[in-house]
Amino acid sequence: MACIEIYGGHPLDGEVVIQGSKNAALPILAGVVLHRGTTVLHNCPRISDVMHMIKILEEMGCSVSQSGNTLCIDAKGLNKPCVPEELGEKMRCSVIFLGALLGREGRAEIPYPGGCTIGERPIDMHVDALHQMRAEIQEGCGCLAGKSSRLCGSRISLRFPSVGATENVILAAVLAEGTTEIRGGAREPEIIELCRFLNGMGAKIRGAGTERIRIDGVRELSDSEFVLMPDRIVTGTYLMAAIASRGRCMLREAPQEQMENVISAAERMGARIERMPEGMRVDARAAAKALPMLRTAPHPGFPTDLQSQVMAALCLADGESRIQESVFEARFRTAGELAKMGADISICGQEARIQGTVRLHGETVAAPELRGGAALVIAGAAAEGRTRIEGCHYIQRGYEDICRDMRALGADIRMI
Ligand SMILES: CC(=O)N[C@H]1[C@@H](OP(=O)(O)OP(=O)(O)OC[C@H]2O[C@@H](n3ccc(=O)[nH]c3=O)[C@H](O)[C@@H]2O)O[C@H](CO)[C@@H](O)[C@@H]1O
Ligand SMILES: C=C(OP(=O)(O)O)C(=O)O
Repeated sequence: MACIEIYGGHPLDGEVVIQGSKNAALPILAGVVLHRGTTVLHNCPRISDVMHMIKILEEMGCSVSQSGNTLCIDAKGLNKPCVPEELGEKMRCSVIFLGALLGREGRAEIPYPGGCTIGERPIDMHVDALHQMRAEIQEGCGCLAGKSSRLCGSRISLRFPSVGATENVILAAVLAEGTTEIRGGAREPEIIELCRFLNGMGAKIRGAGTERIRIDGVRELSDSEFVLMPDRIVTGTYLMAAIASRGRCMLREAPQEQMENVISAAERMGARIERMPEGMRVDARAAAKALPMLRTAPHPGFPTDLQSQVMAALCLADGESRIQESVFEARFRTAGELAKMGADISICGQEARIQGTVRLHGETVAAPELRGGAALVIAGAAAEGRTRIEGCHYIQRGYEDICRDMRALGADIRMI
């Protein structure tokens, strides 16, 4: 089994170009099936979740060619609207095929989605919303089977701004009869990106980025070409790595305008951030301040996908910090691994208390999930001595090559 080895304890100093966004790429890859023709996607990250989406598309009858970070997908030949169990179970985003396949074929079969264990992650809002659009969905034997003679637009109120449920409804609504209005929808930048992509193919979607999204159904879409946005969570990960190691870095192509809450937290931790047209320059040489309270929340709140990484950086801050996790109920699993490296963290329900220490020490630890793994890389780069991180396959779900990027930032790190 591959593992990551880091010799840490010195400040990072370097620059990196930020990869394309995982959480934008995945729903867009489900969205391509809505068009019986060709879609070209540029800046698509070469991560294992994207590779699994490609395999699912191929299993369904699409043809996919890849050249570097560009994908060309021809969905004309799709003839099997089913997500194979062994692929669907590997990732969360496989559930987004439900709305897209119902929209195109009027039928879909998908397994319950897998992905990282960070909470219960039910899909009741997805299913309820698609029911309201006149889909029949049967659940049982670990899978969902949906059918609909033609989906109908509807007014759908979500009790929580679920990213996935919002995406599923949008994808189902693009080719549906009439107008769909989502109230209480997610406002994440990746939702805006999905809608920009779909509108570029001929969809009629307004209001993306607000809690009220309106989709007027259209009869068909057209060929398109799209450049995916850079990943704000990967950017935030390297920002926290600079802070933990008290280093400096240039994060080229960082999507700064989508990161207000993250930049503000980094500044409160003592980092100096210069926003430039080509990216974000970070000087964290003096960064050592604790955060009295940081609460995760749906966008524009602080992203839950950066909670573990900020926790790793706060382990080395002056004083006590608190983090409240409000989105997923089981997202503090990395704390135990950080403790093996000398961190002082106590968990009480949805709140973590982190007592900053002067140093962490290298240790053999295991990534409990994707972002927890990234947090251990941050801790390893800041800790004295050698850290070995097992469970790298989790990290590869979302980071193209975290060792390559961290080396570019000045870390002594490799995959062994
Ligand atoms: C591929 C992708 O884009 N994944 C992101 C997406 O996940 P995902 O779309 O799964 O996250 P959601 O926004 O749906 O989940 C938020 C909360 O709502 C709950 N919930 C969700 C759906 C539902 O039907 N019922 C229900 O109770 C979940 O258990 C969770 O507590 O948004 C999360 C929240 O920003 C991010 O952490 C993930 O990185
Ligand atoms: C939780 C995440 O992803 P997913 O929803 O794909 O499991 C994440 O990207 O941090």
